[in-house]
Parts: sequence; structure tokens; C-alpha cells
Amino acid sequence: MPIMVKRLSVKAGDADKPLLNGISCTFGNGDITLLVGRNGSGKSTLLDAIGGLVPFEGGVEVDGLPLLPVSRSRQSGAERLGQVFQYPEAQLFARSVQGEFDYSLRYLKLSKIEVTRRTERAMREMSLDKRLREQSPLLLSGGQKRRVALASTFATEPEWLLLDEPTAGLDPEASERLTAYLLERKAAAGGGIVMATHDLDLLLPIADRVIALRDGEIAFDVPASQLAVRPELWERAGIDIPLCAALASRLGMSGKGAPTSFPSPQEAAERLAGRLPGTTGAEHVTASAVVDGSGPNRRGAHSNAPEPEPDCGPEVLREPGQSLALGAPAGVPSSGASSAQPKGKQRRIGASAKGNRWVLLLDPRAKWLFYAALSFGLLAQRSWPGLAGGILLTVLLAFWCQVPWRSTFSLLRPFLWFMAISAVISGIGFGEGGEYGDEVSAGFRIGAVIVSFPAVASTLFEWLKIVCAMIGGIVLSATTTPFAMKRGIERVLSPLARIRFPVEAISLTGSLLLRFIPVLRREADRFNRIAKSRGKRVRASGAMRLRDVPAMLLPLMMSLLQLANDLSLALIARGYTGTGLRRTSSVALRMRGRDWAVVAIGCAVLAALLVVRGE
Ligand SMILES: Nc1ncnc2c1ncn2[C@@H]1O[C@H](COP(=O)(O)OP(=O)(O)OP(=O)(O)O)[C@@H](O)[C@H]1O
Repeated sequence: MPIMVKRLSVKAGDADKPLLNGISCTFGNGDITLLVGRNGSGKSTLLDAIGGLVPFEGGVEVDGLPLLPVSRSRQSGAERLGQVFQYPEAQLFARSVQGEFDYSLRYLKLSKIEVTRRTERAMREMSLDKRLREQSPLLLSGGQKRRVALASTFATEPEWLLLDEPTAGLDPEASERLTAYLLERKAAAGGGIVMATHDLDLLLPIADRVIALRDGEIAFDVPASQLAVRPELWERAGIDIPLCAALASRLGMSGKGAPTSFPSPQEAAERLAGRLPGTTGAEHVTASAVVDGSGPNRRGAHSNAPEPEPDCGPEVLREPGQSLALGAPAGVPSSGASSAQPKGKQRRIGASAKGNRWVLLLDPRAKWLFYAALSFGLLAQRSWPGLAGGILLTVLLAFWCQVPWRSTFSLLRPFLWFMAISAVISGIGFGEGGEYGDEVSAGFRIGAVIVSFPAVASTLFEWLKIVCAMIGGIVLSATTTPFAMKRGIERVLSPLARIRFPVEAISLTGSLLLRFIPVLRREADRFNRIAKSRGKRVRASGAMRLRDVPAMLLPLMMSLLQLANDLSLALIARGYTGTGLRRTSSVALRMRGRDWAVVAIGCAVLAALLVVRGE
């Protein structure tokens, strides 16, 4: 049965335009389907959505099964998928190549003999030397990493393969082995293969269907053979005509209305060689050497191509932003595939400054001073009305600075959980009287357990102050580049340097910590993706399962240590080994009128918060 995608949309954070907009298509059983399109058109996002790695709206069914398990007894569609990411580094994490195979095969609960058999076979298929099994995958070459990523997925023998740029970085021999493997698999098993690729010369000749994306929408969805006679489709997707398609036309391989195939690079070379006077073999020529200036990679090379046959199979043609022009995608039912996922995709916060333009242009010192005043005022609160005022100010500030709430909330979420749990625990008491005995009138008792509301409220009160200060910090770091943050704090603290206060070390440590937070998040996301995709742990919430944490913890720590090591090398390279040295900076700070106004408002906020703080 096919993979059916129905009205699938993926949104990124608070961005107005979705990354994918209402994609409907069917990946046929036994087919090799190519996803093509320019950089950023949404190919990887579509593969990730089908693999359950990003939240989406709409439906995905794999062989009639929903992507997410609906009950413990029912299989999830994700178990039939094997996905290889665009960058092998994003997928490899184990201490050895063998560890990669073990992890991929773990969910199948195979015997040790079977694991060894499958590992050896997949390594042979991808021409990986047996001796690499004990090697760390991180120490392999780029092409070897790609092969390990492919082989460890092939070893699981999934019904469906989702491959993102599978030939990138492979040498010609490995690419050829890969195409041979894919053709062999296609002939043997059920399921199918979906590949996002730019390597059309190699993969178009083996494709059955081609789906082109443009700006997150389907530009065309046709049988591959159609492309030989309809070169205008390439233009519709904003892609130059691939060499193999231009050659197919110029070599007369596509008869009138009967396109058959695209030549593989070898076949094209042989045919070209056969046409050259005085040559008999392909060994003297390369395909590209004989293609004249009007040939491939020029739009319109097929201007005299024959008219298409009207009945060449199901197809979908669509201009981005328009409704379907021809027919509906084959096999998409009107109802059913509806494993709706939670909305929204986490936006990368802190990578660069975002938010209100006016705030972005402020001097970082003004922002630091305002933040210090606000935090001090918040932490000084002793009464609920005062805290309510502080919360209101913080919310207004975040709203005015236009920092996306979703990203702020996702950063705070673990802390909010911790806050809620610790507040509840602080309210629990045991026994008849004691510390909470007097307060049980404002709470409840279950047997010997007493839950005191005043105790819960007082813990919440303290935590809420910290949460507000944290929101202020998130707003500050989201609207200021890390470098400006460092310079800002350095200059604010500079008077203390006279009393030998380590200003530079403190500001550097602070800014590194701030930089490390997004890095930590990125690494945690990477391991979450690995657990979901390779461990077949797709969950609607997008969170990692508790039982996957131990397996991922050690590699995560190793990866963080590696990052810390890289960072310290970078610092040494920049000369941060001596203290007290005066460094030049490319960021010139200047306090203007509006910056002083912000400092004055900060002082006013502090004064107001101190007035209302209560006893
Ligand atoms: N986590 C994310 N947050 C915000 N935007 C994202 C995120 N991931 C991808 N995008 C954006 O989505 C768009 C589609 O990206 P995608 O990686 O799917 O493109 P692609 O077609 O695979 O490109 P390429 O050919 O370069 O691999 C891009 O504009 C990218 O910037």
C-alpha cells in the first residue's frame, strides 16, 4: 500500500508563511519517487514530516497505518519507515560503527546472529570495510559517514526508505552501488523509496515518479517519463533542465509521445561515443564534452520536443499558490489519513537578534541596565499586588519587543514543570500537626498527608519572580546579538576593572553561557530526532521517551564535551589565554538619546516596583 499525504502543512514558529502548505500526494508502492526543487523549497521538511520528526497539520498514512500509534496493540506507520537524514552527522552518535547498527536494529529485537548477519550484509552493500566496525563514526570521512548512515538504515530492512540527498559526498563507485541497491530493493520488496535530491543525472534514470516542490507547495507531480517530453515542467519548478533530460532529447531517446527513459551517465556516454565519427567506445569521450551551448542546463532546450501524450499516468500540476490544475493525486482518500499533529515548529531563538526594530537598535548597555533594574525590582517584591504589577510589566515588555511567545514558552517549559512540581512538593506535609498542622484549614488532608495551599502559594510566589526575570533575560538575549551582549556587559562593568574585578572574564563567561544555551538545545533536538527516527519512537508531543534518555545521555555528554573543546580551541586561537590584555573590537558602542531614555524608564520601573513591593 502507498504512503498517502493529505493536506500536510508545516509551520515554523510564528512565521507567517508555512514551510509546507497543504501538500497532498501519494508515494506509490514499488515506486522510486524523487522529491526535487530548489534549495529551501521544502523537500527535507516534507521527508521529516512523513517520518514524524516535525509537527504538522494534515494526515500521513503509511501502508494504511497512521504515522502515530493509535493504541499499544496497533502498529504505527513509523515502524515501516527507514529514514536517512541530509547530513549524516545529524544521525550518527554511537561510539562505534557497530554501535550504530546495534541501535538501529534494537527496536526489532533480533537475535545476536541476525544482527551480525544484517550488519555484515549492509556493510557489504555499501562497500564498507569490516574493520571499520570498531571505529568511531565521528572519525570517518564524509563519504564513509554517509555510507554508514545508509547501511545502518538498510540493515533494518524497512518497507519504505526516506532518503535525503543520499548521493551527496559519495564517490562515483559508491553512488553506483547505491543505485544498484535501490533498484534491487525496488524489484524485491513491497513499500517504496522516496528521495529528496539534486543529483538528477544519477537518480532520474531510475525514478518512476517525480514530485517538484516550490516555496512549500507542489509545482508538479508526474511520472518520470513525462519529464522527457515536457521540459517546461522543469521551469515551473524553477529548476534547470538536468543533463540527462537534455541528452535524452538530443539523442532522440524520447520518441513522439512515447518517452521511455533517461540515460544513465554511462549509457549517455556510450551513445554519444557511438555517434562521434571515428570513435567506437565510450572511453574517449565524456557526455558533457559533446553537448553544445544550447544543450543542458539551459531553459528551452526541449523547445522542439514532441507533444505529451494525454494518458501518461496520474499527474498533478500546480503553480505555487494555485489550486490543482490537473486531476487529484492518485489514491488520496477524502477522509481517513488524519493523524493530526500539534501545531508549530520550534523557532531557533538566539541564533541572531529578532524582534522590535527599535529595540534591536538600542545600545546593549541601555538594555543591560534596564534588565538589571527590572530584575532587581521583581526580585524585591513581597506582596501579590506588587508581583502582579511586575508580571504585567514583564508581559508588556515581551509583547512590545515582539519576541515570539511560542519560543519563549518552549524555553521556559522545563522550568515551569520544575516550578509546578516543587511548589506542590513544598505544600505536602505528613502527620497530625507539626509544621503544616495549623495551615490545613487552607488546604486538604488525605489520611496522614496534608497539602497546604499557603505553603504552595508561597513557593509559587518566589518562583514567579524568577520566571519573570527569566522572561526579561530571554527578551534581552533575543533582541541582542551575543557579541553585543558581551560588549555591553563589559562596558557596564568596566568601572569595576579599576578595583581588579575580572570584568572581561565575567562578561566572556556570561556570553559563552548564553551562546551555549542554543547549542545545548540544538544538540538535545538532534538526539531527539535520532531517537524518534531510528528508535521508531514517534510521539504526538514531539518529546523524547523517558526510556530513550539513558541511551542518549552519554553520547550527548560526549558531543557537548567535543563542542566545549572546539570552543576552547577557538578561544585560544583568538588569543584569550592571557588576562589583562586590551583587545580591539569591531563593535563601537554609543549611547544616544533613546538609550538614555531607556535607562531612565528602567530607573522609573525600579522605583515603581520598590514602591509597590509590600511588606
Ligand atoms: N527549524 C526551522 N525553523 C525555521 N525554518 C526552517 C526550519 N527548518 C527549515 N526551515 C526553513 O524551511 C525552508 C525549507 O527547508 P528545507 O530544508 O525543507 O528545504 P530543502 O528543499 O530540503 O532545501 P535544500 O535543497 O537546500 O536541502 C527553508 O526556507 C528553511 O530555512
